[in-house]
Amino acid sequence: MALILPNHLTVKEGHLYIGKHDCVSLAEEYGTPLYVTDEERLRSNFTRYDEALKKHYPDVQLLYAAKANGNLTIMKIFASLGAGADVFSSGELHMALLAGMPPEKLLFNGSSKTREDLSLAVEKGVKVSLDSFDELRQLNEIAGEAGKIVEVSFRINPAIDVPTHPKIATGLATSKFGIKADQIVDAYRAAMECPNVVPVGMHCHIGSQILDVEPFAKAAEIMVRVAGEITDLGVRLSFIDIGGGLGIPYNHETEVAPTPQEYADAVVPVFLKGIQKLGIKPQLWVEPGRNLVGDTTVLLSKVNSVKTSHKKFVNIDAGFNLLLRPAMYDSYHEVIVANKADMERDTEYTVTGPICETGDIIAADRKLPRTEDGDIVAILDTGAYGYSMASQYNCRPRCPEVMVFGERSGIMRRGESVIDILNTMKKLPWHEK
Ligand SMILES: Cc1ncc(COP(=O)(O)O)c(C=O)c1O
Ligand SMILES: N[C@@H](CCCC[NH3+])C(=O)O
Repeated sequence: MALILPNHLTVKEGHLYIGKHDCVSLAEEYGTPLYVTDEERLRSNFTRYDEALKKHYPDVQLLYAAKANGNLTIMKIFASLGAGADVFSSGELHMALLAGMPPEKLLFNGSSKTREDLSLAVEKGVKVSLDSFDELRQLNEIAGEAGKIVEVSFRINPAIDVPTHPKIATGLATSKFGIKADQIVDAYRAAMECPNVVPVGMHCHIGSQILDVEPFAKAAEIMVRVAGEITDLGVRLSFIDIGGGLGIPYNHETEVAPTPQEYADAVVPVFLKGIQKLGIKPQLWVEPGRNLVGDTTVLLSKVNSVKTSHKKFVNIDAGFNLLLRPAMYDSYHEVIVANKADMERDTEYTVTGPICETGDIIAADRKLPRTEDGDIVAILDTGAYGYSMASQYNCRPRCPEVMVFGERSGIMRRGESVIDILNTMKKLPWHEK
């Protein structure tokens, strides 16, 4: 079967192109390993998602899940298109503000926030999604000390099983996230009794890389049902946040993902029916990450060597230090030999990285064209949870990130050097001569 490529990826004269750029030339110009993102694709992904939801309900706010790809340039592009953000740390909050996202479009999420995180949210006037009664008490104290009132939601655990990798299902009854069903009303009641906190929203997120719209519709139904219970308490809901999680096709031969329109068609009517019944008009907040950025990016890597032992290995210069997903979740990413993109894929290889771990496998048992050292491989769909989960394992500096836009290309994050890594290390006073 042939690979079906998204339309920003094409093959011309045997080479893989991203937008108007030959991946092989980009690898030569900027070196490898290299993340390359297509700005036009970022923009069109955002618009497609936003429009799909707004077709049903104009009062929708997209909160980009910054954890998917926290590059400031990308955050700025989304900010310019009207996005807010789901931020999960003080660092992501700083990034979102720096990108120009207004505080009222940000939600500080997390199941284990520090007092410093909560203080920053209070200082910046950002809404907080609370994940425990302890956090409610702490936030109320911190806001009181600052003489401020903070708007909050609770993260609701809808206890929904979702068809995805167990490590990224977040709304199971057993997950660490959220408040369980029989404690939700108590949580809102407790919040209403806190003088420095005002509950104005509800939040949930059922998981990531979900390729079926049904669980989202089910979650929306639970959310509006709970909305009824807490409206009865006297809470005036200004937003209901149904999280992110819509997946993308990673296997371009076999996987099909619902489009954002199919997602919106399944989910928003459930939400609308619920709020109409309650006679309320909260904003609908949605927190996509992967769907906006996942397919925008390729990771380019050079083949260092090819070896035949019990199978054929292609050893490349990017490993799980730069793309953790295959090692962590057994995730599938398409691999294309960028300088042999039109050649027949007739040889089976396992593509491995340079990390000193047996599990450093980017792609196992894949058919590729006959491959040799010096070839450039493109690992597709690496825009979400790629760079953002990268590490410096084996003292390997993280690689640069390049953006392409029309004829132009430029570095949006420089590569690190070994000196950068060394510069964070200090000599202990008792080791000084
Ligand atoms: C709270 C929250 N919102 C949004 C997202 C974004 O998920 P996705 O990238 O699957 O859309 C995540 C990640 O799973 C998350 O934890
Ligand atoms: N990091 C995961 C997604 C989890 C998102 C955060 N809750 C992945 O690469 O698929």
